[in-house]
Amino acid sequence: MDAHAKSMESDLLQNDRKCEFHGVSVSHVSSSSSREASPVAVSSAWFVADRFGGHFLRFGLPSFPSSTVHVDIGTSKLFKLGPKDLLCVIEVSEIEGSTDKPCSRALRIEFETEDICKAFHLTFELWKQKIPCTATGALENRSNVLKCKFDDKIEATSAMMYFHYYGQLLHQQNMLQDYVRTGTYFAAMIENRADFNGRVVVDVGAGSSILSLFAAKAGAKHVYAIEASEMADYACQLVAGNPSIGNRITVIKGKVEEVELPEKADILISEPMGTLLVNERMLESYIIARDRFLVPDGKMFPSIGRIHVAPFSDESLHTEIAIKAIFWQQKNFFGVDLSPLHGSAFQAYFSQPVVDAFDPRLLVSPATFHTIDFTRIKEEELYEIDIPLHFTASVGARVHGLACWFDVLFDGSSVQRWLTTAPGAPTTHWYQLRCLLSQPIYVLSGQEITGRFNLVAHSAQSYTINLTMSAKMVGPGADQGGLLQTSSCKINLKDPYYRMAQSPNYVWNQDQELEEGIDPQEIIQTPEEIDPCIILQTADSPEALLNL
Ligand SMILES: C[S@@+](CC[C@H](N)C(=O)[O-])C[C@H]1O[C@@H](n2cnc3c(N)ncnc32)[C@H](O)[C@@H]1O
Repeated sequence: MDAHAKSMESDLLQNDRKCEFHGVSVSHVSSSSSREASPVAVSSAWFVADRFGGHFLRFGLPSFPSSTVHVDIGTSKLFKLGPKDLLCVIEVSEIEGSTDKPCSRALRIEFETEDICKAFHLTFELWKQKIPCTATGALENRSNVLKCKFDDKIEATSAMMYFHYYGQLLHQQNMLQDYVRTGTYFAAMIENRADFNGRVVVDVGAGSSILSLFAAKAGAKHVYAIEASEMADYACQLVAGNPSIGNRITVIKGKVEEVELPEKADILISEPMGTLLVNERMLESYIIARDRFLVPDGKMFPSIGRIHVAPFSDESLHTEIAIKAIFWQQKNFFGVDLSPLHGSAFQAYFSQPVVDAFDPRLLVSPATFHTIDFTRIKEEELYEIDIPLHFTASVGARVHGLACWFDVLFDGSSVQRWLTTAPGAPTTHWYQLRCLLSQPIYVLSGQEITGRFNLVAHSAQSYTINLTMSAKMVGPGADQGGLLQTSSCKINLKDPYYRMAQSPNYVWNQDQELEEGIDPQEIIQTPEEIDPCIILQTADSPEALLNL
């Protein structure tokens, strides 16, 4: 073996991004007749990527590395000779040890079964397009030439931190341990087997591949699990470790905006929801995946999302935030007057959305909601979301801002299931979100509250929130249009204040209808069933750690 071959061998051995086939034998085919073959005893074939981005096929006996044959997938072609036979035409210089001048040569590859032969052929074609395949390996599948839409609109540093975060098992565990979330996805898929049975599924942002495994369990014919972070490699391991369902899953490492698939999907599955539904801007990737991969009239799990909003009154929260800025009122901090920065600090604290689980009795009126139909919305429509506000106060109170949460619908043919993050419902790792007004407004029972909740996407995978709330004055002058008490604020959804230490003293009442047709019976767990450790764990949410 020459030095280059030795170095390639060691690269390949060190590289864990492989997929392997057994029950294979290979023979060299002479140029005079494609059927005249000189056998090479091999038992396995591996698809491997080296660290320089090369994609190779290696045949050999694991116990005899010297018998290895390397094939550069990029410069070779595969032809079908029979149900269990393939012909691989390769550059002669790619055959290890060859000293011939470059010309074409062929290898005849025979398989023990037709299924192995088919799987090998598909894997080869996918790897040729730089698409990874099978339960045991994932390769990067990125276009080096074109910058994809994701890269155009998202700052590189934000994306780097984002995918670094999701590349770690502890953060995937955090999501998996949100049993309300994971259990609802599981139930929605298993109860709607009819939608999955024999269908091609694409898992958009597969993470650990948990949803792909659920889809395979629900009878999917094949699942393409697309994941951009390093988690794709762990997903391969999980898929390989669950072979009875994993053999129908292909893990593809890359962004949904740029990878290619060999076929269209009948169903998309995804968990693209961030805080307030839209944070992380992954919904846009879900929509792009719909346009790229879904057959017309294909299903999406989930298919719609709703952002719910309601005015709230929470004197202690308002005081807690205002007090944080008092530090900056000091006139003699080691001899320095800090007060010139008090105003800015006050504004900064009030520009953070508050994430916690609050008592729904703090709401001043019933909620309204804004629906996002994932099956129809255009990606660009998510760049700015404008929600007009109109409420009637149920009680007289000081309104301290707007409380928000979301839910998504799995619109199965057999069972419809909602995943809700509503206050009072079993807590999820998303909790709820509240936007605070530094200047509260006073309302009387029956008084109208109007305003605007405007979300503008930014390149750090989040949104700037502009909130305005007004209360029409009652009494003299009200008939002539009245006077308005108005308060506004600008909030960065990327920079939330996580306030999870105080758990709400509210207990979910099983007889209580949440709102707008959400059946509490559809919610899988009651608060009593949730392990407090899980709530503690979920405080370590993606957004908390990423500051998304
Ligand atoms: C909220 S996690 C969900 C993971 C998994 N589906 C689950 O339910 O546990 C979102 C995953 O999507 C991946 N992701 C986000 N945007 C992506 C994109 N544009 N292309 C591919 N993967 C993406 C992230 O790396 C992350 O692992």
